[in-house]
Amino acid sequence: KHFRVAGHRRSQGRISMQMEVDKSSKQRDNSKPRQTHISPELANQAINDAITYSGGDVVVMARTCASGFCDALQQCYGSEEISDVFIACGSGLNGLIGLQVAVELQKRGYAPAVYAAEQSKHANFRSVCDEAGIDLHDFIPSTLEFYYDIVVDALLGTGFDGGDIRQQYWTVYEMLISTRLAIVSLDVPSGWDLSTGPRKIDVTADSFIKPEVLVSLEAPKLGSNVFAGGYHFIAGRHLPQSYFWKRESLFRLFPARSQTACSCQVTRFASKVLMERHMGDLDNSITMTCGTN
Ligand SMILES: NC(=O)C1=CN([C@@H]2O[C@H](COP(=O)(O)OP(=O)(O)OC[C@H]3O[C@@H](n4cnc5c(N)ncnc54)[C@H](OP(=O)(O)O)[C@@H]3O)[C@@H](O)[C@H]2O)[C@H](O)CC1
Repeated sequence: KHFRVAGHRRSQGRISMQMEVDKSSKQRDNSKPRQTHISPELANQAINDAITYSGGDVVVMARTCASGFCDALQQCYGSEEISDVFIACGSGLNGLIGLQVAVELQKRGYAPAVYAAEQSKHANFRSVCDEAGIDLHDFIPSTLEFYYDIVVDALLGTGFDGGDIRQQYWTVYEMLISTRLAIVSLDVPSGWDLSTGPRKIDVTADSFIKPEVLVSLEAPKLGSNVFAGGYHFIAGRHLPQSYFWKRESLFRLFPARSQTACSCQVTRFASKVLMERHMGDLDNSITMTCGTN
């Protein structure tokens, strides 16, 4: 089964983004080059600041990120269209957010299942899954494509060291590369370099994760510049636009009226081929806002 992103008919109204001037854009220095993606250094700083913003509680932070992630996922794959979601989680914060995504999806009427590649540094996956009534796997089911509708990639995010994938992740990583199911990646597609995207050696071997949907947290990372899937969202927005603008001249990506933790969609990075596949005759210049704020 390979599910296409839903809702393209609704999108044909060509909703244009309202580019209102807000305070942060008035303060900006127009002599600086405009960037749309943040550096690895700022990404790491943003993690700490997002945690501080959440009262130092990583679980609180993870829940906000998970909620925005689920808003984005739901925009693409409604619970009336798909049901079973396989969530591949790593041991770091990316995996913790994946676990919270499972809890949130369960509440929203989906049937999530969690795969933990190794023991989490942040949570007891067994007790969280048991309490929420979510299946927890320590193996990849051979029938994955039969039983599941989409896969969430919450394996490796900004903490990926850029080297070869370690052995305990091989099975799940191989699945993420080869599955015919659509993948929704959290923050950074696993194995992608934070600055450059998929490594050259992996591109040459056509051996890298190609998500259909990417949900960046806080702001897009430099490496996601080469994302060529259908939809790119920003979620987990603890930090205001001005935070990024002051530090790296980040060009506004958030609509002025969208200053909350819910997700907003930026389709500007979508490749024309995929856009045509999903959205018929639409051109790829459309930016559509969504979410509940
Ligand atoms: N960007 C933001 O603004 C925010 C992002 N958030 C989320 O936090 C993650 C980053 O979390 P972190 O725990 O630092 O890192 P990861 O979850 O990506 O992964 C760390 C684990 O990965 C292991 N690792 C590293 N390299 C490899 C490798 N080559 N092969 C296998 N495993 C690898 C690493 O192992 P160590 O033994 O080296 O420690 C870790 O176990 C970010 O992506 C977002 O999801 C914030 O939550 C909010 C703000």
